[in-house]
Amino acid sequence: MTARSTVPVVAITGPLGVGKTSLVNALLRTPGARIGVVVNDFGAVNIDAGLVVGQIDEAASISGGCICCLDDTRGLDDALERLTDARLALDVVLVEASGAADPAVLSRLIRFSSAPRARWGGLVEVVDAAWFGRTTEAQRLGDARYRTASLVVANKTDRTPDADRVLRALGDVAPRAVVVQAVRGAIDPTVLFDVAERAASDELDFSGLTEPEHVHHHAEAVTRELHAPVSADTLVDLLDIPVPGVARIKGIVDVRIGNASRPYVVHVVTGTVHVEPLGTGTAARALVAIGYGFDAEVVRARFESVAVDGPSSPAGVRRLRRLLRLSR
Ligand SMILES: Nc1nc2c(ncn2[C@@H]2O[C@H](COP(=O)(O)OP(=O)(O)OP(=O)(O)O)[C@@H](O)[C@H]2O)c(=O)[nH]1
Repeated sequence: MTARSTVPVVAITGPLGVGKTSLVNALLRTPGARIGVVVNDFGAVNIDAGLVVGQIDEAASISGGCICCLDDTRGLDDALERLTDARLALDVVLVEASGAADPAVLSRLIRFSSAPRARWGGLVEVVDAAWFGRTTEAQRLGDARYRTASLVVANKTDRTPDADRVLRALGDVAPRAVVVQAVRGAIDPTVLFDVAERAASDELDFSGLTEPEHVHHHAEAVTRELHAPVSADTLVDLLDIPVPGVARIKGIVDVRIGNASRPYVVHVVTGTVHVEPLGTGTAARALVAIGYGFDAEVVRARFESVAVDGPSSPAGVRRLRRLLRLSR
């Protein structure tokens, strides 16, 4: 089988909330490109799949756990087999991992996938440039995840005064990778397509696949499906008051405002709250919390307090509008 009769499959990894979905959405807006996406989210409801919008040609969703921890890899194999079918004529398939995924395990799953037309297209590691700028050199150099990357996207450069220094430091820890900067995942798509082409012709480098020190920390998730609009008051309380150990909250919620309700996307990433109106689509309404070693009962109780169809007070609506303003 020649390279032309295969489709590159690119893994998109990075810690919780760094901007992987934003990158996928930015790439999906590339005019003329036919892109398939496999979205793996950690919660029982795949929030990210609901947020992947734009000119999506083909999508598959794997939820219920981190892709690299699932006992059965058939979900990924089946998705890749379907998306690499010649009739779809896709240029590339992106696999957006959950923030808890181990890049080494994910790249192994793709490289050794049973899908006959799937070929390895490289690993894109997304980094929060503001966070990276604050880490020590020892921490950065000790992080094996950069070593296997073909492309490193230093995202959120709007949140650091010194993007150039971050790019240089990333070049040191990811010597094999192309390093680019981005805001909201907006990169030059040709960089991604070049990387995907080159990965196919590269000699396989297994160094990052067998890292002895590569310990996978298992994240936990609590999901609460929402079947009715919620009050702005309890929603903003949830977003504003942190729960120890919860690194990430994301959700798609309808908020009751007067007699109507409006849909919003909410994010909390290490204390930063982001709220925006939901675009088009019929994404499932749910809240998901992800983290390490948190008290699941506390999170469930917090989610239950939100999942009540109650009115929003004028103060609650004002607090929600303030978050919307700050998120612009
Ligand atoms: N300021 C700023 N915020 C960003 C940028 N990119 C993404 N965000 C915000 O960061 C939050 C997380 O973005 P996502 O794209 O969902 O991140 P993710 O890596 O897919 O998240 P997980 O799948 O949960 O790991 C959202 O609130 C985004 O609006 C950026 O370049 N600058």
